[in-house]
Amino acid sequence: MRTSIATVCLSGTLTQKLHACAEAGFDGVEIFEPDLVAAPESPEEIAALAGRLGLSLDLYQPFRDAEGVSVEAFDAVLRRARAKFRLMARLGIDTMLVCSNVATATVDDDEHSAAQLRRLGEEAAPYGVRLAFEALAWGRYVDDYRRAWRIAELAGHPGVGVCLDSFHILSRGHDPSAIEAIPGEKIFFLQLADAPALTMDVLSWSRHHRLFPGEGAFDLARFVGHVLAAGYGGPLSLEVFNDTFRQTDVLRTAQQAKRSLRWLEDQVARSGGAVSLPGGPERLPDVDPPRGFDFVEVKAEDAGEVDTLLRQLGFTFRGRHRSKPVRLWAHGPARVVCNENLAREWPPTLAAVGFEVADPKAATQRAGELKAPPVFRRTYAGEQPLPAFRAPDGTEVFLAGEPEWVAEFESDGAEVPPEDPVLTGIDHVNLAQPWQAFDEAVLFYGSVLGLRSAGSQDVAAPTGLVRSQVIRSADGAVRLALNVAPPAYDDPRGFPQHVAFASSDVMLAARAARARGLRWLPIPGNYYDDLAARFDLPASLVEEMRELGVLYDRDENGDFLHFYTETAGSVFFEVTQRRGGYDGYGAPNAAVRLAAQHQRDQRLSRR
Ligand SMILES: O=C(O)c1ccc(O)c(O)c1
Ligand SMILES: [Mg+2]
Repeated sequence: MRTSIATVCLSGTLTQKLHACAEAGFDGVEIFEPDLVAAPESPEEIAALAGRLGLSLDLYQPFRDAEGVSVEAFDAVLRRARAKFRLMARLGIDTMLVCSNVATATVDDDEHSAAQLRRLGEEAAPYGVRLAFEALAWGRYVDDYRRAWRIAELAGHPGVGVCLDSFHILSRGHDPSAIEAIPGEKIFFLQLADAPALTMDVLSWSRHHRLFPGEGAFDLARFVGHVLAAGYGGPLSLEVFNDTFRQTDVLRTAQQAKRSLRWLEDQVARSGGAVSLPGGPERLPDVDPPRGFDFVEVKAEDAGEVDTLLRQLGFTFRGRHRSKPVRLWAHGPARVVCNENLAREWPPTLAAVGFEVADPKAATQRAGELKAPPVFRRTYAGEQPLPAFRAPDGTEVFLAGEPEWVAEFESDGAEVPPEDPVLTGIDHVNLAQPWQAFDEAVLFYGSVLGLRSAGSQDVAAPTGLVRSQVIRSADGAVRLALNVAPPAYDDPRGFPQHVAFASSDVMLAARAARARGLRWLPIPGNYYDDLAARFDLPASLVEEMRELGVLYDRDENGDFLHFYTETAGSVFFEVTQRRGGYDGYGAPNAAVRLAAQHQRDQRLSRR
């Protein structure tokens, strides 16, 4: 479908925004008035640049406080409007967004507002301009799209219709199904924004926290389905006011925005019936979410400390790669690769995650259509080519079918894996997110891998609050925890990241690791006193957990035991055991873990 984006979504000057929108592949833009007013270029120069870039100028916005005003005040509205119609003619824009009155309305009457919109429509017609009336969620009298449509209909002018903005409708909890009662040709424009579920003043929510589709909590596929069912044939346009996106790299944000619309189009195509129209929404290649983790890769100039931790956890050394300084460790189906290739001055860092997918070709094609940036890795004859993409947080994401690549690792004295491995796989991977990449990462992992957001939590760390968002497959085979590093970490990749292994018996795993000399993360005694108070656990079990540094949590379904290793570089490991359908991640323990890691960092820096 045709795509458009409001210039207010992006950082930079108006010309920088236009270049970025064109490069990201948008068909058009909405010109946000303050961007034009502040631009040194004339309207003709802006129109010419857009033309050269192949961008259409789809909307001029916003025209404020136009209706519901007193008869005396309306003269000034008309004067202001004529000036803008002349400007729009110079820009070559034929649709103006008129938002419902916030500041100057004194007459709460549909007929009165309709008459003023009709008059504006008559004034606009000679300029070839039509008016799209939008109900702002905080409009003085008009704050509901159904009322905005009633007024536009009463205006009875061919140049007066409505603009539907998903934020204003869904933030207020208004039922979007009545959109289907509006004739499609009277929906002059469609603006899309997602948003996180927040309980706050709706104006602040709108001006600071909107998100691109797929990054928040709104059901936009259903929303767009209603708009298409009404017969709307215009572009899908993004209007996202967001404090982060206004300061991040303009091209990268535009590309993220375009990905969000491609994902949404696919969601609409999958959920809608009445949308098999030519030029209607198109599906992405079908892929199931990954069926599990293939491997996790730690990159380091010297991964020796990681080798030691893995051996102490019971991993078996499976060999060196034929052509690269890369080592493979395995325990049951859990595989960790230590990569010292091209890793000069890298402290141990979680650099890549491999996912096992049923159809690597389709998954790769889907990632390509979502414009996931490919990562180049040289493969030699006889090696399994593994397609990879770079996630917004820098992590390399590999998509593979059967792990044939394991055969590329060779070992002379083959180590024998344990008969009855105590680790049963990778439970989850925790990836640190730079604050400005977080929303983009939710969209990336969600759209490229087909994962869904689950609970989000704020965890208190000594260095700041850590926002933690889980994104996972429905069956739980793949779980990623995205943690936003506090700003104190200049290099967010230095914020601890970890791989959590699943175990059939954490106590056994802890005792065995301890016997092999594992340095585990010490947990304070206060934690165990609190645990004994909160849960009715046998005293002997609490004592054993205290001795082994094992933590505990419980939900409606079951309980959870886990422990952490010391950190090497920015990487540490966790061993977890879910019992009886426990579905969380030990969130109440995360603050204790972060404080313990901080204590350790301080001890190290004092040495
Ligand atoms: O926040 C605002 O004022 C504003 C302006 C124009 C819009 O289209 C909108 O949805 C909000
Ligand atoms: Mg809007």
